[in-house]
Amino acid sequence: MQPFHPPTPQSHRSSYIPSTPESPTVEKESHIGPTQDSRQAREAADGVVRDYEEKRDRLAKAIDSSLYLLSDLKNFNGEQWTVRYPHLKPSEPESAGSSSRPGMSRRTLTFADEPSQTTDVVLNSTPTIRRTLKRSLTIAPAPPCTPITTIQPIIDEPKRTDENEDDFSILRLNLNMGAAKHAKGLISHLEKASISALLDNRITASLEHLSHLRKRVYDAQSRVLVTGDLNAGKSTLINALLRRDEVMPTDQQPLTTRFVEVVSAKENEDKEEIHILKEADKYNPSDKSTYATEDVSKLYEMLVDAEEDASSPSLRVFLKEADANITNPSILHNGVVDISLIDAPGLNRDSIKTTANFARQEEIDVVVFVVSAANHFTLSAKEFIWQAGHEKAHLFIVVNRFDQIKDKARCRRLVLEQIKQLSPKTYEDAADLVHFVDSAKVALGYGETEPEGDELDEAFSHLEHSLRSFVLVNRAKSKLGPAQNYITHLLADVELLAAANSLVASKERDSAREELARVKPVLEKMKKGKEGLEESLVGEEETATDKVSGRTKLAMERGLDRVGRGELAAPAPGLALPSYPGLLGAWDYAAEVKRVLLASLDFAVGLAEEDARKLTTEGVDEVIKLGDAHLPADVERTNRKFNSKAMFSPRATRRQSSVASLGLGLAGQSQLGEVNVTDIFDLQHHFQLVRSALPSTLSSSTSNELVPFSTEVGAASLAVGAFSMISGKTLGLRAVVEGLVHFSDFVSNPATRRWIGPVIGVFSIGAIGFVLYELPRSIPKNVGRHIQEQLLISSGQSDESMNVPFPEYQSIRVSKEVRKVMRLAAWDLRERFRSAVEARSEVVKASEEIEKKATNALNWFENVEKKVEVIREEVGIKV
Ligand SMILES: Nc1nc2c(ncn2[C@@H]2O[C@H](COP(=O)(O)OP(=O)(O)OP(=O)(O)O)[C@@H](O)[C@H]2O)c(=O)[nH]1
Repeated sequence: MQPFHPPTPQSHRSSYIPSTPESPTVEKESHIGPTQDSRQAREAADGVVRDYEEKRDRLAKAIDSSLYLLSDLKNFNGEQWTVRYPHLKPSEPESAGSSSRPGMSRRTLTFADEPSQTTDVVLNSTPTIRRTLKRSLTIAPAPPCTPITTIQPIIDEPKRTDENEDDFSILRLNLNMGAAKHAKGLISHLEKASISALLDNRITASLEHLSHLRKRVYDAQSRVLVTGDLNAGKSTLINALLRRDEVMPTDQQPLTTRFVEVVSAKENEDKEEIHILKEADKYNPSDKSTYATEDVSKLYEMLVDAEEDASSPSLRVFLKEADANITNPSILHNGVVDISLIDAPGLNRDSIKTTANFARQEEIDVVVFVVSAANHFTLSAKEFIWQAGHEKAHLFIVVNRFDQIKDKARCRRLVLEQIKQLSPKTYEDAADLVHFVDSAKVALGYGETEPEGDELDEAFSHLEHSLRSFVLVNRAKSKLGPAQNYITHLLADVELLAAANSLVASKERDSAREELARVKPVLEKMKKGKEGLEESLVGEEETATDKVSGRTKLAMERGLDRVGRGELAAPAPGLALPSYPGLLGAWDYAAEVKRVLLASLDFAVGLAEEDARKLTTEGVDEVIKLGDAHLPADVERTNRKFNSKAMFSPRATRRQSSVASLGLGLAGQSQLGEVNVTDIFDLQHHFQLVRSALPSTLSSSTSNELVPFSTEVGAASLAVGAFSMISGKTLGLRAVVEGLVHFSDFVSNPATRRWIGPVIGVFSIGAIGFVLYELPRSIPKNVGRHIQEQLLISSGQSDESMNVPFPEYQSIRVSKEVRKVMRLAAWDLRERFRSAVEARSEVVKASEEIEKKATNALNWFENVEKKVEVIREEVGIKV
């Protein structure tokens, strides 16, 4: 038989075995006496325990810090920030933007809730001097790449070969649809909040796991899972380790169908017994209700009859070991740590996953993989090692039935080559972790006689020492390693989350700031200008209205004056006074004159309206200019097109109150259109004219001293007055009385009586002739004067506004219409201004909130990175 030669240099062996004190080796044992060996072993154990306890306490502290950190993250997520879940995928083509620096590669960053939005980043994966992996995530600008933000999660543990370095491990969310692994396959309709809630659940699970890990690091028990191909000799190996023959049933055909945990009988009051667990999770050795007991001799039947199932040991077998001595201390119980061996069912296609999951449990400190030297690694074996390798970087491999191999060197070489591929870490420490043995002989040998010291016996002895070392001397690694591994992965995940969310936060903060810089000054300006705008709008309205009011009134008064003089109120095209048709047509002439004069007044009103339209248009333009001056450029200007033609339209009129109503034109008003006798012969007017022309003494005196001129005038007055009396059915009583008084005064004078007769006759004929001669000129004046008189006391409307003077009425009506238009224009601008202020206020408020939230998040995530660094220092123990 070939002696065992480690395939790797001695220096590699120190990777998991502490340098001082050195672990016991086969060679040393032959030179060291039992006492010395015992002392050294004890010292070594004490040193390991002290070292372990120190590391355990530091790790527990790191776990506590991680618990706080994760709780903070949980609270922060949702309450203050919806944590986004990033995904990194290789850029296409990956080499396109890659930096020349080694380890840097271009990636596309997406978020699960927004898979279509991508950001180019640079992932820097650089190994550190502590053999850990630094990952840097930076935004990738156009080449050349310039790092902006850096995160450096450090992974102590090797990663699964199928693990993408961009992926999360602990906080990974299962968002994949079907077989799709990348953003394409993400459920695109998942909202930010839903993903954040999923993340929250994941964090909760991780918190629970951390609490569990904390308990675990203080747990004094170590569990060793013995697994391997069907019939590889797992049970035989356990028997050999216990130095018991057939205590664990073995057979040429596959036998073990359930997980059996072998524990030292010392933990069961030195009593050999089987505990049949009712529920593995609730098993408590001190609570008999959680298990049933059975005699150890029944183990064979229990294994044979068992249904293949079990994701955890359903049987706990307490066994005594063969007597241990100083050179071969008990594998199960040696005073430093309690070890249990778990015999697993042989691997096949169905059991691989179960066993791999089992092996991945953090309670499993060591996985011993048993392989048959004749079969090497089967497909099942390879797959298992592949899967279990992520959590347990180092496997303890036992190549059994080595005794049955002829060309041992070739077998060893081939097996080690396979191990090199399957588990490089194990290969590095192959001298201590890969053992070529004959378990059956050892088991049998211990069952019967003392073992003979040939190479295979030595090899088994070396296996025992190595396994003990692997469990005891490197207990920190096997015990604390999973926790450390978990925390380092967790920290890397948290850091990746923080870095990606920092990018989001800084992007959101920057765009919020940009938005604020854009909108806030505009808003401030608008707020400052609000009062000015208000004043200007009121001013414009008042100016336009006052101007129109004044001008309309003036135009109407002038028009009325002209009408009062028998002229057209305003020169209107196609409108002219008719020609006098003669005395017989005087009446119709008066009617036509009246119609034309009224129509000219209507035309003057139209002109005033036109003027108002012009002024209103100017006013509206001013309002538009005010809008341009006060509204931000991006606010839509008024879409109301001011149509001045619509002013004073019947449609608009219908909506107005009756006072402001235009109603019928003056020409259409029947009461104004009627012709009176006075329109033709207004003797009263002439009489009054004459009277007003007479000296007051004559007109009102009772004196008899009359000068000729005065007498003549008085006679004329008398004649006119008499004529008025005769002809005027419309003469007033006062005029009649006055005429009579004057006449009696006059004729009572004896001097007068002499010439009165002829004079009266002459005057009467002259007056009549004059009046008739003057009719073509006097009728328009009479008619106009009557219109003027009437419209100076009435609006010409037959409604409640009838007592308002016409100029006043028109001024009110027209200016009211102008005010209405100006108000509408001002209202439109005010509304636009108000909604623009409101919209900008909302934008400012929202942007300020985003900025605050994002800044807060940015600080928080920066702080997370610092905390992670601190915990990493705590957890970064070299074990
Ligand atoms: N010659 C020789 N035979 C061995 C060795 N190891 C195991 N055997 C034999 O191989 C057979 C199967 O061994 P087991 O220990 O039952 O194998 P196992 O892996 O536990 O089987 P299952 O749990 O049923 O998969 C037994 O008959 C053992 O005696 C060895 O190292 N050398």
